[in-house]
Amino acid sequence: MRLIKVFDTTLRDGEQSPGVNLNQLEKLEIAKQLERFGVDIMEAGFPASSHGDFEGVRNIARTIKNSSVTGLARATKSDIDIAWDALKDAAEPRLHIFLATSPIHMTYKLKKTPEQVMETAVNMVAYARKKFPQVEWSAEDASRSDKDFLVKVIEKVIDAGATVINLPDTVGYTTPEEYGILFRYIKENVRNIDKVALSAHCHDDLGMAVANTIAAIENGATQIEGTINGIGERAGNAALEEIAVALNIRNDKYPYTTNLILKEIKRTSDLVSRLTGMAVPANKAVVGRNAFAHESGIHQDGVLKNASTYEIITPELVGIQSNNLVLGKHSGRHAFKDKIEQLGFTLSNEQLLEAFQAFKQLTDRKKEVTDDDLFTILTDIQTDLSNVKKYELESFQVQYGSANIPTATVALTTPVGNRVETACTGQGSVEALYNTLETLVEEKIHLTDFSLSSVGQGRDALAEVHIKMSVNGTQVSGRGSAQDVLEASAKAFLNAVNRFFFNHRKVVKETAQI
Ligand SMILES: CC(=O)SCCNC(=O)CCNC(=O)[C@H](O)C(C)(C)COP(=O)(O)OP(=O)(O)OC[C@H]1O[C@@H](n2cnc3c(N)ncnc32)[C@H](O)[C@@H]1OP(=O)(O)O
Ligand SMILES: CC(C)C(=O)C(=O)O
Repeated sequence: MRLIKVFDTTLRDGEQSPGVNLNQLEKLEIAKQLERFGVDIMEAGFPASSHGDFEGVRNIARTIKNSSVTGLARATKSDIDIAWDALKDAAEPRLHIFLATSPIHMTYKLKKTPEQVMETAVNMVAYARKKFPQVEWSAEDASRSDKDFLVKVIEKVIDAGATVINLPDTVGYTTPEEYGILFRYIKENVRNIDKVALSAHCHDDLGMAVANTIAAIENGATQIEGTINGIGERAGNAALEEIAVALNIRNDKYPYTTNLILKEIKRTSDLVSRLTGMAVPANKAVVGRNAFAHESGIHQDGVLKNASTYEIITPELVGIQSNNLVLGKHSGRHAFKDKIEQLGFTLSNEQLLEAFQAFKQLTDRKKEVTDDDLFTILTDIQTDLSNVKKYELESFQVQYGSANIPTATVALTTPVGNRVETACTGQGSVEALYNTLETLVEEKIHLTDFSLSSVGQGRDALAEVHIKMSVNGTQVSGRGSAQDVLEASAKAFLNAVNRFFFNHRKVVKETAQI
């Protein structure tokens, strides 16, 4: 079995998904889970792109010990210097520099000749190697680049000190056959290519990202790049969980292995979906809600007789517990603590108390508290901006009748501790609530997306609301959960407003670790 290294870019390319905007606490939670999942390398962000990304990368570099942490940089000295400041405390500082090599990108975007691109790539890799022990160089848009030009640049970049060469299919244009040929060509023609790692990075514009990545492995790639749930720019990146499971299930055909711990897949997928607000489609391979469900009679009959008739992956392989019903009204603190550890959470004593109280409140309203319910409560607590002064919902009331004008009355505590209260109307209950909240927070807010889903099944399921909105022209997302749809909606609104303050104004920041 050949070991393939896994480079996760959920926190960089994944965060480039339109509308996704993670704060530092959320990024750190995902980074810790990626470490548990066993990724070899995680790309924590693009430090030169914003102050928030710089801080996020630095925070992760200082915390994560069992995966190598990297950050992206353009081929410029200033991007490299900023990345060094963010990454220098990592266990093994690693940089990822990219520069496009395709005629389209060089001519129209970079406005550079191939010779200038070659010179810049070499100079910047050499510059980066003076600081970083590991430097990956990506030939952006490699799949649309001239192969002989690629051979020349890659040889020179390796001579300049690159330790990893990446051949991205930046626009998701290639096919498995073509991408395989590209890898074989580079393997056979580049001097010293065996001295460096060779990486594949695929996008899913034509729905071939996973197949293309596997074709690259079969033709010499020693590292693969992708994201959890396949999130990323445009149609997204190759989904790492799909590649890992494909290699495992079809090991008769693919003699390759990774360091990934497959039973962490479900938790990783749930966490990324919840914190990014990118719902996983029910029919998505490996992690979709229907991936292990059998609906039709003939299939159910087959599965009852022998699961292997219609099930090629067991739910347990990817960490889906068959016994999903857990704690109830009469459960105590010990069982609760044990359960949250099983679910992979490490909480402070304060957070534990808060979680236990939230759990007990839920058991008063809901007979069965499932793992999904607990996961929702616990991620909220773990990523709560707890030491930050923020808007908090004190109480609300909404009056709705088919013949009346919907009216909401809301009371809030403001970041400086004042209690404010008002009432407004709207065309519907949620609009009335949001008009009232907007009046109270005194910011210019425009709602761009609202989605409601249930956590688990049944009439008493928790409601989860994800929203996107602009606050004074800045895009921000928010989420909230509660048993009542309107309460979840109000919480999502305030979560977005508080995230806006935390991310962009910093006036309410008091957290010591961040
Ligand atoms: C394939 C990928 O996914 S690459 C990663 C893409 N990710 C992102 O772009 C997210 C983060 N980006 C940002 O925050 C901003 O684009 C910034 C801060 C990096 C740059 O912002 P700005 O300075 O306003 O530049 P802007 O984004 O408009 O244009 C990019 C500039 O970088 C240049 N550039 C693009 N790629 C590279 C590169 N690899 N090396 C050097 N320069 C590059 C472009 O040619 C352009 O230069 P120009 O201004 O001389 O025409
Ligand atoms: C920066 C590079 C690797 C990239 O994201 C791409 O080409 O898609």
